[in-house]
Amino acid sequence: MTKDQFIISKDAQATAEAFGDYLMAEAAKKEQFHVALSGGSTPKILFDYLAENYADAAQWQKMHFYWGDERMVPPTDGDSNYKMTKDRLFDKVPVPAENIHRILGEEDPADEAVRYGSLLTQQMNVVNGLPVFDMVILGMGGDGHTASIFPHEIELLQSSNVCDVATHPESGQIRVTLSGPVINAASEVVFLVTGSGKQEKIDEIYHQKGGWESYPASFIKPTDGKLQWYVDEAAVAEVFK
Ligand SMILES: O=C1O[C@H](COP(=O)(O)O)[C@@H](O)[C@H](O)[C@H]1O
Repeated sequence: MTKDQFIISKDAQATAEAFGDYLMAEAAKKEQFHVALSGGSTPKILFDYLAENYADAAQWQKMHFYWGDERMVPPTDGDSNYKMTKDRLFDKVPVPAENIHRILGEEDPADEAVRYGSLLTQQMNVVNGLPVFDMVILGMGGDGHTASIFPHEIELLQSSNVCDVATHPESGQIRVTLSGPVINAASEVVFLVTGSGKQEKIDEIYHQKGGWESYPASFIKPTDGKLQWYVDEAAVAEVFK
């Protein structure tokens, strides 16, 4: 990772705005744009920004939305990444319903991981057996997890599946996640990470020190694609000193 892969904004709001403008500009360049969304805190601000500032954008017609991970709960549950996106974005912008490809959180996790994996390979270009997203948006948890690849299941970074079943280490909540190889096959991966709570982990990952090798986020490096980290000043306060 190099410093020029970091786009640093003043705070979480400015980070979401900078990334939102970039996302919509990238989508405008393509005939179809397949993007995987994340859950977590920063995307909430992003979705509010897009709903307020891009409600009439032509890009919604050609954007196809997927998720990097989902909690295995019904789509009406407060924990559902899909529900958060629907409430904040899809209910407010003209995305065709057929362009929204959610992970069915109400289904059996193992069956759903297989079904979603095949859906992805039908929906987009496949290279070396892996679907190629135009962009995967990721968060990073305070423990260094990304999507739902947690430190205790770091082997999912090398999974031979497109999607896997994962378990949250504290709550035991079952998730379905993209596997590491699929994330790294994307044309572009963007981390959206804000707040001082993430500073220590970013510092360790960037300088390859401390526990960096146990953090799944350390190993997200697109094979043939671009990697960017959209962060705020608090998240990188000590990193480049
Ligand atoms: O559980 C999850 O957490 C991560 C990070 O979320 P954040 O609130 O710390 O930004 C997120 O990327 C993932 O999609 C979500 O399911």
